[in-house]
Amino acid sequence: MGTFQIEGGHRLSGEIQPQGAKNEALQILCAVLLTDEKVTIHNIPDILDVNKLINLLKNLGVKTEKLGPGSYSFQSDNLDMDYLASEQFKTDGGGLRGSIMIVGPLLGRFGKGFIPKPGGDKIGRRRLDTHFEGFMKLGADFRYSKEERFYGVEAPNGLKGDFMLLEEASVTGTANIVMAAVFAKGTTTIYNAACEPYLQQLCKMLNSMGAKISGVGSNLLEIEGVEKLGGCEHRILPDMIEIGSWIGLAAMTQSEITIKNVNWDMLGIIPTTFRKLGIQLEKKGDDIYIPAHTEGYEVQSFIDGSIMNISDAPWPGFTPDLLSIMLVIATQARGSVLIHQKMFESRLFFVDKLIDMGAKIILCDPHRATVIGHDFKSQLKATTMTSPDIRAGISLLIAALSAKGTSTIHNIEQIDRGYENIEARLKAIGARITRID
Ligand SMILES: CC(=O)N[C@H]1[C@@H](OP(=O)(O)OP(=O)(O)OC[C@H]2O[C@@H](n3ccc(=O)[nH]c3=O)[C@H](O)[C@@H]2O)O[C@H](CO)[C@@H](O)[C@@H]1O
Ligand SMILES: C=C(OP(=O)(O)O)C(=O)O
Repeated sequence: MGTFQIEGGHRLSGEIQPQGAKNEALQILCAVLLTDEKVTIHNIPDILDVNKLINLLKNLGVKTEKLGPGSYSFQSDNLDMDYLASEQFKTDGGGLRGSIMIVGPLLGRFGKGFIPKPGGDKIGRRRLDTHFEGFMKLGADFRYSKEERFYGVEAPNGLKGDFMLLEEASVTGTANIVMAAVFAKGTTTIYNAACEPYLQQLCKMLNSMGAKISGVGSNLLEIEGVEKLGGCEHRILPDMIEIGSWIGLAAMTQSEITIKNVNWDMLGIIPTTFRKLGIQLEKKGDDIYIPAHTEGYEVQSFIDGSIMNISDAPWPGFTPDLLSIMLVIATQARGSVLIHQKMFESRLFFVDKLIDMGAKIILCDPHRATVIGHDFKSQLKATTMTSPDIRAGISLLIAALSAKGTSTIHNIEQIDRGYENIEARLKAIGARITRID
């Protein structure tokens, strides 16, 4: 179990370049299974989850070549389907959440797809019903082994397009169904589709390979089936969750930071939501400039004067992956805010650690926490903690960098799942952080 030691309380300054988006990369990497031609992908983040998925693809027989930092080519022209029945696949597939998205492409192209219960954060129930109900709507037979926790779908005679109304706008579920439907006969219509930038990028890539997907960016996707897809070249967007993490870091440490090349137009409601907490951010070209908040930041109130409430919603609502960061920033705001995590039921328990550090937080129930900000009149105090999930991990790291004294964070593999070379990048802007293995 890896550990960070962090000497907090120092201002940071400088520029930070966001990595490629983790959750887009996981979709895009699975899409390389849809063609026997070469697919080249740029801006792939060098993070644990992505490297695990690349390793799984290699074990499945995908020819993989590293072309340079963040750039790879993949060719799925001679897959080893026996690997899907192996013990190794159970370990590889269970190691991350994103592996679930190999099922759609395999089902679409080869008529069968399997996956052990995927890994990912333990942040509450993470059902896969949307994925498999979608595949069944396309004509696939579904089986699930409870003992082995192993999912399988088969459609020996191919898939057939249909209309489906998803029970929930699942991100990975939509990606999976789209990747299966590109080869279904006729037209597939997906209503209540997720429409995150990750999905938009995936559909853009698939269309460049010869797919016929319309409605991209909306919750109504129409996919006209095709016989074959070809190769393509694709560039992954900057990671909007990482960008949000750096905004939070700048605010909490009262530091002047510029986040470079953020692709502002794809950030949706994220900048507006930070502004609700009084965080100033300026668009400078395609960079985000955050001035040092030496006078602190004040939580805005609603028009009727009621207490500010920040909650998550499917895109274009506010992403649940930034709520833990919002919560940490709120601990030093001027004013109070209610953080409401609607999607996941176990993502707020990390507030215990912040309370230990001196934050004023009332955990109302597993989904809601009220935060009463200190307005920098009282600094958080250093402590020893364990990172329970990726976003709680980065939030605790931000808290530690703002706190007085030296903190220790264990289980930093959670952070490494999604943040590339984090200690070097933080050191470059003045952070005092050391990795102890
Ligand atoms: C690898 C990957 O891409 N992971 C992301 C993906 O996970 P993932 O695709 O697994 O998440 P889903 O979109 O399926 O669902 C997330 C949670 O929200 C609930 N839900 C979802 C949609 C909805 O309309 N109503 C609802 O209640 C689900 O029951 C579930 O508990 O999307 C999540 C939601 O943005 C993010 O937190 C994860 O970082
Ligand atoms: C919850 C997340 O990841 P995963 O879905 O991979 O667990 C996340 O990226 O915040």
